[in-house]
Amino acid sequence: MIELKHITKIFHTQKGDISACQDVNLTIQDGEIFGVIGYSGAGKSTLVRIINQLEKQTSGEVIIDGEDISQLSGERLRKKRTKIGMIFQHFNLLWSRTVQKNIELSLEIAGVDKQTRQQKAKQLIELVGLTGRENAYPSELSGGQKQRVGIARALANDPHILLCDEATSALDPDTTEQILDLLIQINRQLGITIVMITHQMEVVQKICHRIAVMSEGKVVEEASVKDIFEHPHHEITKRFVRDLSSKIDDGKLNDNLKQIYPDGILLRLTFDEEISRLPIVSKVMKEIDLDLSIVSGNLTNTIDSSFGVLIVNVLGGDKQEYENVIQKFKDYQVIVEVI
Ligand SMILES: Nc1ncnc2c1ncn2[C@@H]1O[C@H](COP(=O)(O)OP(=O)(O)OP(=O)(O)O)[C@@H](O)[C@H]1O
Repeated sequence: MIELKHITKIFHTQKGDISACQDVNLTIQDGEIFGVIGYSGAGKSTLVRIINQLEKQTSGEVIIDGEDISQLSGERLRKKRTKIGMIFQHFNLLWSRTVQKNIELSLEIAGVDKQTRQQKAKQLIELVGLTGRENAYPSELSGGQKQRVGIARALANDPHILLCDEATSALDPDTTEQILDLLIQINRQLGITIVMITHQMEVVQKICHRIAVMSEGKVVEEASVKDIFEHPHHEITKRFVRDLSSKIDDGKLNDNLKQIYPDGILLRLTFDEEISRLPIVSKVMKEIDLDLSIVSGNLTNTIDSSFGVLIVNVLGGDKQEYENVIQKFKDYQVIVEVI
């Protein structure tokens, strides 16, 4: 378990003090894939670097498996760090070393003998899907393959925790999907806790169990991915959710929708997986004799659930009838928003 308690980080610069993290409190459970999302400058990278003590916090505690690692130094800190792997946006590979040799590097540093190193590297190459590319140099690999090397290298010392700092930000959407699938496989197969730092909502939606949203050094919201999507509270979180649900939820587009559908009311219905299988729309419309047209809809899959958003235009009623429609949807546990 990773416990961050009252973490504050102040950078003292010539232009003044920068508060990169302000009283951050987070608990990340073993085996969890935990996302930290925020826009540029929110303090995500600083926070993740504090977890493995690449960066020292100004105050607060970093407790990993019950031990305050900010109190450790020298050999004890180095040993603890070997159990925390890290991957980076730009891979940080050694260009003069082959795939195999890049993966073996941390084992070499740890003084592991040649045969064990080669055996371990072989297993990891297989795990990340690079069999056959052992002797290639980083310059001969695609971005996705480079990140696979980065992942294999990060796993060489059998870490309990894998920190991913914008690990897919330099990759195209298809490659991002493949790397995220690999991280899910690693989490399930090896039981490794994964902390994902990202500014991409599609990343946390696909892979994370829970997320924290950061803004200006603070955690402004923390919840399961499903809750974040269904009930975003903070304005920043709403922006992230809107960005992903993209066009149909965009404020301007909502205004456009009202122009396109000037009559009746426009409703945004959010429903979870179970409800999506029930014929709720037809039931509600049978109970109330009004017309309904579907404007748009989508279903979003998270790692452990799904939820849907449907925008409908209800027509031909008066104020009271529209209120009845809204109430009936709510009675079926649908979240209703009038656009
Ligand atoms: N070594 C440093 N010295 C001075 N200021 C720093 C340093 N590292 C980060 N900062 C500042 O701390 C704040 C948080 O930066 P951080 O890199 O943690 O944010 P981020 O959310 O990861 O953003 P990005 O994705 O752009 O890196 C920013 O204002 C940044 O300029």
